[in-house]
Amino acid sequence: MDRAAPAPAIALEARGLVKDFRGFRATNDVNLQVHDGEIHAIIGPNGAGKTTLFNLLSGFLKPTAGEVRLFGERVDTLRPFEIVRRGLSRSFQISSVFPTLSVRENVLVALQSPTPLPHRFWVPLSRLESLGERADAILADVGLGGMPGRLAADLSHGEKRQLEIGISMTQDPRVLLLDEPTSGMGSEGIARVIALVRQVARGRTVVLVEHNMSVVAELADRITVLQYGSVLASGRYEDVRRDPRVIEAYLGEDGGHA
Ligand SMILES: Nc1ncnc2c1ncn2[C@@H]1O[C@H](COP(=O)(O)OP(=O)(O)OP(=O)(O)O)[C@@H](O)[C@H]1O
Repeated sequence: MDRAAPAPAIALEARGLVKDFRGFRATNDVNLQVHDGEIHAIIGPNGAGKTTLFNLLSGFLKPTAGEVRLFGERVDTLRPFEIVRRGLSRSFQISSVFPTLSVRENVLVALQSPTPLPHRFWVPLSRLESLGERADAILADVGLGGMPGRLAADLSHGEKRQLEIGISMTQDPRVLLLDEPTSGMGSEGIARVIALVRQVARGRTVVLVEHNMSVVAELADRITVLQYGSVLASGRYEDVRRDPRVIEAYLGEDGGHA
């Protein structure tokens, strides 16, 4: 098979993206190309604009200028749920899990919803059972297959993150945005999330914001480094980590274990 492609297909793209908050420029002319099928990490010091960029990419914020394209189609003019329908789903730093429902019910509720957000869930759970097979497959994928009846409130921090990723997966997204999937985890939880991200990345594109450089080193095909709202560098992880500007601005802080 001839694998030499002239140019990679672009799954998600930002063009000249700007976001101002009352005169403060949090996103400054960001150009970003996420290749179809890759794991792309967005890194940068605190306050660099990573979450703002995620919010712009997923439609939770409207840009002051510039545009966002999903598989070539402009989406910054759409509402978040419309972007979800076009194939982009995201997880949140703040939990989107219903604590009083079981693990499986959380997935069932998300499966019958047009978005992974906690809207419109007053459907009798009995009616949701038709979606049970899909729910079970998703739970198995995210490593929660052994605890479908467990109350979400009783999950560990790491298990909650697994469930959140499972909830994002209910939309079967072509592009999955994960906001700091390892935050607040110990080394065991981090190892589980790394395996999980690899699992969910099969056949789809993943963009993650991540502070832990070991996780970035393990997972990312390409990375984009933000600083003061601007792109400092972007490219293959191996190249960007050697960029002196990046080492000075960010990676150097981490003791160079990237
Ligand atoms: N709604 C808002 N109003 C005003 N300023 C904001 C708003 N949201 C973000 N900012 C500012 O924009 C800048 C970028 O914030 P953002 O949360 O995107 O950075 P970050 O890289 O995600 O940081 P962290 O790593 O700490 O999560 C910060 O200076 C922040 O204070």
